[in-house]
Amino acid sequence: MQTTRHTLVLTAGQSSGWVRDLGCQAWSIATALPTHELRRTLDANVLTCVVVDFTHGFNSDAHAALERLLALPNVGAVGLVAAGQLEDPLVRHLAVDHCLDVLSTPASPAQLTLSIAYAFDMLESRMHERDIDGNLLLRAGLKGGHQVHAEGSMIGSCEAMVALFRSIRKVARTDAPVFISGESGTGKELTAHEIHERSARRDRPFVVINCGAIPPHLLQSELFGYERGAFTGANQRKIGRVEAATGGTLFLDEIGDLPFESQASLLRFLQEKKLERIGGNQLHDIDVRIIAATHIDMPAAIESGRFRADLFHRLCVLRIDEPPLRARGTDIELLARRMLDRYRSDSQRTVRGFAPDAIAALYTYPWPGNVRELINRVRRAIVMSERPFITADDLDLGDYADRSTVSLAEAREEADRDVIQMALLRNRGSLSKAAIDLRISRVTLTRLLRARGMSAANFRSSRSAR
Ligand SMILES: Nc1ncnc2c1ncn2[C@@H]1O[C@H](COP(=O)(O)OP(=O)(O)OP(=O)(O)O)[C@@H](O)[C@H]1O
Repeated sequence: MQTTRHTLVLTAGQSSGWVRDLGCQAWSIATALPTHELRRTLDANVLTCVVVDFTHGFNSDAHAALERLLALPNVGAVGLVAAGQLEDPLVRHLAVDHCLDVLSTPASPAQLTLSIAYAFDMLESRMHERDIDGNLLLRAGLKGGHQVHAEGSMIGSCEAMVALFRSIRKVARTDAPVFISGESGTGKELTAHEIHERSARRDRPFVVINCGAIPPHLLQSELFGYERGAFTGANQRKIGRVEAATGGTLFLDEIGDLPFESQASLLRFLQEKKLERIGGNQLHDIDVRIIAATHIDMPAAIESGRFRADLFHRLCVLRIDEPPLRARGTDIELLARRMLDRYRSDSQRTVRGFAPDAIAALYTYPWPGNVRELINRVRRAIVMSERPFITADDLDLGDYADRSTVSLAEAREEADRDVIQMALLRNRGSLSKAAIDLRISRVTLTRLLRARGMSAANFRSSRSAR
């Protein structure tokens, strides 16, 4: 897909001064009327920002054409409205539901430029969204001529997620046990489900058992089932989860919390592929694929004797590590926007996007609850927000929105200070050695230190401390 930044101004009036001003910017500008032919003129492979100038009004044919045009996945729109125009339901619908940003006239060229840049950023972020098969969602939408629904599937475009998708596709082709590790809420269960869906077992059951949520004394019967009369209250035979998964996949969630006494029976089942219901005297052959997951540190659990090493080695033939959300870079924003699209209808009001302070907070917050927490915060914000754009406060992340801006000079100054400090610490305050590391002369280093009010002497104490 090309990434040409093409801007189209749709107006029923004369091309005015601001269009010429925009033409001087980096974008290519064209002016047109939103007629039926227009859709054909928009090359589906070019990301296009459409500036819709509502101020001169459009006839009803043009309104219908506009609606189709603005729904195209490669189009991001900015609306220009005059005072009172949003009271017209048709204009309000097109501007509020279909435009990424709406400006009141007169809008300055600077405001327009910002809005167009925002529309392109949104389009480009959409362009990088991938589903688990590595398909670019927007690209797929363009090719198929329809919007792709990613509901229920995994989203990610960062290097770690692309590697994860590759692993999922590979392990799905085999029948070996898979062990998924990762912090809570990173998508372990979703990953297990995706493996199942891509495996030859996809038409058979995918059965989940949360080993940490079932009381230890019930776990054995939940896993393996029981025969009638096995114990008081066992009025009829019960099939366990392992047997229920026959032919399919058994997902053992929170395997690290499996009570020690149940570990031996699970190990026996994995070795023999046979199970005996409690109170029964018959062994049944069971064909299931095992996927286990945990958020706990398994080597530590084995070291402390809480988990059997032999069971772990049986379960962990193939291993998948789920990256924490904070390590997924721009995927954080991608997921937030996706969840906003998914849950936007929870609110009566129209929520159009995230304010800059919310975006900053998304990147600063460490996300201990990972994707689950992100979904919850976005859903809450959709309901709580009183403005068209969700703020950091709506996400309850006001403390993480650094609203102060940093100039390039300040950022460079800070970076210089950090690098100099590191060099002095490493060389225990020796000016000559630090200067060699920094590949500058001793004289320059002395000058830089003086300019920053720093002293090499402050770093020498670490020499005597050793
Ligand atoms: N990459 C992703 N794309 C879209 N949704 C995701 C992604 N990863 C996780 N989710 C969603 O986040 C939520 C938590 O995911 P999931 O339950 O799979 O996490 P988990 O690691 O198994 O959590 P826990 O450790 O608490 O069991 C689910 O709603 C899931 O659909």
